[in-house]
Amino acid sequence: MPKVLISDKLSPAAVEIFRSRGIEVDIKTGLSPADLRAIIGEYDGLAIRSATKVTKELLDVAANLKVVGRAGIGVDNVDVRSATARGVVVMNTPLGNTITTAEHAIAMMFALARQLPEASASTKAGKWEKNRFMGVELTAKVLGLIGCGNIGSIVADRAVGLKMRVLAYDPYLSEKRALELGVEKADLDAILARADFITLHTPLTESTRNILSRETLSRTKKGVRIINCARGGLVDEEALADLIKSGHIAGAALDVFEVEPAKESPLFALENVVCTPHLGASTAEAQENVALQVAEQMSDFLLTGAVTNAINMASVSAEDAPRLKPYLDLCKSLGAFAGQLTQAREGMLRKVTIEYEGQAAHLNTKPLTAAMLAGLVSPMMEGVNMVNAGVMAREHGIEVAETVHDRPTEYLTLVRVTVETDKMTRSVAGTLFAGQRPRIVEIKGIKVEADFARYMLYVTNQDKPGFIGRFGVTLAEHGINIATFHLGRAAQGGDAICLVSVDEPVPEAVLATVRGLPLVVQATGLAF
Ligand SMILES: NC(=O)C1=CN([C@@H]2O[C@H](COP(=O)(O)OP(=O)(O)OC[C@H]3O[C@@H](n4cnc5c(N)ncnc54)[C@H](O)[C@@H]3O)[C@@H](O)[C@H]2O)C=CC1
Ligand SMILES: O=C(O)CCC(=O)C(=O)O
Repeated sequence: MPKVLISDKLSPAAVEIFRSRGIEVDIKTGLSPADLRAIIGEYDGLAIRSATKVTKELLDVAANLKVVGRAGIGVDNVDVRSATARGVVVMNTPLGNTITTAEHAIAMMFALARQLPEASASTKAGKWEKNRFMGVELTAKVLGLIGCGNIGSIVADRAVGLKMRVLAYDPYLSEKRALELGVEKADLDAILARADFITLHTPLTESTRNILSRETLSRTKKGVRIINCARGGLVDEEALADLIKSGHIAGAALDVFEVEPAKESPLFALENVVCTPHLGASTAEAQENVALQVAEQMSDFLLTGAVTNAINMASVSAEDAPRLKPYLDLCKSLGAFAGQLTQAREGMLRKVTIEYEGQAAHLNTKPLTAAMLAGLVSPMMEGVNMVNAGVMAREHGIEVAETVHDRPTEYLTLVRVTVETDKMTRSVAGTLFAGQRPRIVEIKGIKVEADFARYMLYVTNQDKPGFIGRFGVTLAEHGINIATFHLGRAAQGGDAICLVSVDEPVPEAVLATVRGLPLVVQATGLAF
């Protein structure tokens, strides 16, 4: 039974889902990094929000970890690169808290426009300072959106409802989508020059860090108000404070900070600044949504292999997972076959071409290719699985090509892998017998039919009388029992192949003897 640790405060809905799916779950929040490292080895899954830091050091000791599920959007607290390198899937819940976060941005805009926190504090203090708090209307004001993805577009929709004019800066926003949203597509300069309010809704990346820097902030329209409910680090907080003090910027509302928890900031002392402690996603509805979603996604993955909303792996729908399962086995085995041959003698791997024919051509081939690569490179690299195989192949300069053939084939379904090394090109193809059982049907273009077995011996020889007898006797003399025996040849008297399954690994010394037999070209021991 898979075991999951919930290490941040998640709605109890998540626990119920895990347990109802038969997954053992522990809840241990507020652990120190050292305490988390001490126990993480027990778990197959880790469910988090933003407090737990999933670092390389944690992943290094997470021997059984298969999936990290972020109940929320941003995965800045997860070292995704290290997770990928260790073959751990990282998934988030991209839609569960978007409405709530967009509403928080709108609430912050209102709070800022009408100085609600200060007015509330003053009224509660019995001051009744009616003349002190003069606000601004939102109607007809220009709202500049930086980032118009899931949250930005909800903010845009609400702002249009408030009769604001919305400019959106987002390199990936199409004219068509802008039109649908009722926003004007703009560049950053236009937003800086024209917006009365600027709200940020991008992730923190190298291209967005400090997007509102001292320089860009100083080019904003005088009296602008800034809202950040996305990520700390998008705005230069010190420059923001200086420009508010100078009167160029009228105010700011921040839910997120460069350093969190934010215990001190030059902004805290300023009147026209509204701050909340990263509350964007904190509503009962959003927390229930993300908790349910992350628990469902992690359970699906751990129990069926379905992959939803993964940051570092191709998706496999719950519907596809059972259909893909035998193909994943086939691809992994074909890859392992080709990989072992390559490792044994065929030089540096340069290119891998994977062809899908018949029924296989109509499947979601991305995970199949990932499984093929995992099988292929695992004899050469440690710790490879479907999550990291593509990255590892790329890092080792291996070109990967995928071809889907829409042509009649002899088999209902066929997958072929061709590997090119600096010395030669080799291919191996397989099908599913009865739709379930992986079966080799072709090696180097030569037809041969064999099931994969735990241990196999692959021999190429010249198709002349005498080979089979001597080969059988050699194995028998070394006490190696042949379970199945399959032969194929290109043409009478030409290149031939022999694929046998044996009950135990064939020792290197026996392989050397087989290689020394007359008519034998090469012999390789395989394990699956
Ligand atoms: N305060 C909170 O509690 C919460 C904060 N967030 C944060 O809100 C942010 C936005 O989330 P979503 O809308 O769901 O993400 P999203 O991925 O749907 O949208 C982000 C948008 O930013 C755009 N973008 C990327 N680089 C850009 C650049 N250099 N300039 C302009 N636009 C750029 C992208 O094209 C994309 O459309 C994320 O950082 C997320 O972590 C999300 C949920 C809660
Ligand atoms: O889990 C939270 O409270 C933070 C939400 C957030 O920032 C996100 O989903 O990106």
